[in-house]
Amino acid sequence: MKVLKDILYKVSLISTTGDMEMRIQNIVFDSRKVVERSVFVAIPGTQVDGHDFIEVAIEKGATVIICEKLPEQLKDGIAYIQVVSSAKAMGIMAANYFDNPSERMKVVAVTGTNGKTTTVTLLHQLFMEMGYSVGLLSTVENKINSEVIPATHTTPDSVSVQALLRQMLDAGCTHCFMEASSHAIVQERIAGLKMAGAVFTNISHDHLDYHKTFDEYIKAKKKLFDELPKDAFALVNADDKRGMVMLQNCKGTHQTFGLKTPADFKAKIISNTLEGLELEINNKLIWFRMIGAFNAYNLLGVMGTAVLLGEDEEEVLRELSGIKGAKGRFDRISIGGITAIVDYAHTPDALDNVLKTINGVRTGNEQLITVVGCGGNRDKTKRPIMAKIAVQESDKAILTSDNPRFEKPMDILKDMLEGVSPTELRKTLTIEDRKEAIKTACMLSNKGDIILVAGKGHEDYQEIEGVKHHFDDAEVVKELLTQFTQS
Ligand SMILES: CC(=O)N[C@H]1[C@@H](OP(=O)(O)OP(=O)(O)OC[C@H]2O[C@@H](n3ccc(=O)[nH]c3=O)[C@H](O)[C@@H]2O)O[C@H](CO)[C@@H](O)[C@@H]1O[C@H](C)C(=O)N[C@@H](C)C(=O)N[C@H](CCC(=O)O)C(=O)O
Ligand SMILES: Nc1ncnc2c1ncn2[C@@H]1O[C@H](COP(=O)(O)OP(=O)(O)OP(=O)(O)O)[C@@H](O)[C@H]1O
Ligand SMILES: N[C@H](CCC[C@H](N)C(=O)O)C(=O)O
Ligand SMILES: [Mg+2]
Repeated sequence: MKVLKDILYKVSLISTTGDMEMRIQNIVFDSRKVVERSVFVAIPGTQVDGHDFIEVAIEKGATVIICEKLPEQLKDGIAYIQVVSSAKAMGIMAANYFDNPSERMKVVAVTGTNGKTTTVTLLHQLFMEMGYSVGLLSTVENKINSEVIPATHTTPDSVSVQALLRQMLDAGCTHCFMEASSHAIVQERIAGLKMAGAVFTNISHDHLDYHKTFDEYIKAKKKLFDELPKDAFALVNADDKRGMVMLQNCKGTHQTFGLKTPADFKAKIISNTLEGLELEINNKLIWFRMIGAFNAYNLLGVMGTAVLLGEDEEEVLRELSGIKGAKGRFDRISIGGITAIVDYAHTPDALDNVLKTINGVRTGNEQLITVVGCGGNRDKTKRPIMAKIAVQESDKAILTSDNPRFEKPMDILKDMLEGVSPTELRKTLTIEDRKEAIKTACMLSNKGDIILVAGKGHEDYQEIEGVKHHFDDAEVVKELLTQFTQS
C-alpha cells in the first residue's frame, strides 16, 4: 500500500483537504471499480462526467477524490485533491504508484495515422532477436517478451499502462515499444511516462469525429513531441509535410527518415513485389519480407529508432531483413491459384497505399476484387472517400459491413455509396453481410485473380450493437476459397 502524499509527487495541485498520510489501495477512474481505500479520479468524459459519480465512489469505499471541481459538500474522513486536469494527474499518480517504471527502461512511443502497430511490432521482434527482454503495447496485443496480454485499446488507460510497464520491468525488460494513439495523447493516457524517444509515421484523414478538425488532430500528435524531455529523440517522417510540424516545439534531438527528401535515415526502393522489398540503404542492398512502398517508411522508422537507441546499424538491418511484421497487415493467402490479401487498411490513405501496392505488382491480366466496409460510430467523412478509392483502384468493389457498432449497416453503406459515381456503380456491389460479401468475391474469382479484404486485419470479431461476434477475415477467406476451388 502507498501513502497519498507520495503518489501526489509532481502533480499540479490547486487545493488539498484531508489527511495526506492516508494509505491507499489503488487508483480507479470508474466508480464501478472502486474498493475500500481506493483513490477515485473524476474525469470529464465524452459520454458522462466522472464528477457525477463522486458520491457513489465514496459510498463504495473511496477515501481520496481527485477532481477538477470540488463537490459542494465535502465529507469527513475523505481527502479531496483539486487539480487542473484529473486525467493528467492520474497518469502522474499511476507512475508514482508503480514506482516510475519508465525511468528504468527505454520507452519509445510511436504515433501517426498509419503504421504504428507495424512499427512497434517490428521493433519488438527486432529487439527480441537481438537478445533483449522487451515489452510491447499495441492494437493487436500487449506483450512481455513472448507472453501475450490481450489488448483492449491501441493505448491503454494510464493506470493500465503503468501497471503493464511495472510488470515488464519486473520481468527484466529493458525496452518497451508502444503505440500512442491521438485519443490517448489528448486523454493523457501517457502522462507520467518518461520517453526515451518518439516516432511520427504520417498523418492523414481519420478520427475527425473525435478531433473535429484536421488541425486539432495534428495538434494531438504534436503534443507527444512538445512534451518530450531534452534527452529523448524525436524521429519523424521527413516526406510527410507534417513531420517538421511535430518538431517545432520539441526539446528532444531532432531526427528524420525518408525516401524522397534529405533525411538522417534514408533509403531507395530498388524493387517492390508481392514477395518483399529490396531497399538500398547506405550503398547496401537489403532484402525485406515486408510488402509495399509504405513499409519502406516503417522499416526506416524502425531502423532509425534502433540506431538512436544505440544499436549497431549493420546488425539491425541483418535482423530486420528476416522479420515478417504484424498480423493482419498485408497477409497473403493463396488457395487454388487465387491470392487473397487480408489487410487492416481502415483509412483512405491506407486503402490507397495497399491498392497501389497491389496494382503496382499485378500483371493486369487478372481481376482485382476489393471487399471493404467502414466502422460505425467513427469518422463518417472517410466513408465516401474509402468507397471511391476501392472502386477506382479495383476491377470490382464489394462494399460491406465492418464493425457497425451502434449504427445501422445500411446507413454506413449509404454514406460509402455517396463516393461512387453513377458510371462506377457498374462495378460496385453492396452486400451488407460480410461473409456473403467475401463469398461473392470468391465466387467471382478465377485462377490468378486477387481479392483484397480490407478494414479488419487481425480483428477476430465483428462488433454489432455492443456485442462482439466471432469473425475472422482470414479464416472466412480460407474456408470459402478452399470450398470454391475444390468444387
Ligand atoms: C472516445 C474515447 O476515446 N473514449 C475513451 C474514454 O471514455 P469516455 O471519455 O467516453 O468516458 P465516459 O463514458 O464519458 O465516462 C467519463 C468518466 O466517468 C467514469 N464513469 C462512468 C460511468 C460510471 O458509472 N462511473 C464512472 O466513474 C468513466 O470511467 C470515465 O472516467 O476513456 C475510457 C477510459 O480510458 C476509454 O475506455 C474510452 O475508450 C472508448 C471505449 C473507445 O472506443 N475509444 C477508442 C475511440 C480509442 O480510444 N481508440 C484509440 C485508437 C484510435 C486509433 O488510432 O485508431 C485507442 O487508443 O484505442
Ligand atoms: N507507413 C504507412 N503509411 C501508410 N499506410 C500504412 C503504413 N503502414 C501501414 N499502413 C496501412 O495501414 C494499415 C494499418 O497499419 P497499422 O496497423 O500498422 O497502423 P496503426 O497506425 O497502428 O493503426 P491504428 O490507428 O488502427 O492503431 C495497414 O494494414 C496498411 O494498410
Ligand atoms: N483503432 C481504429 C480501428 C478501426 C478498425 C475498423 N475495423 C473499425 O472498426 O472502424 C478505431 O477504433 O477507429
Ligand atoms: Mg495500431
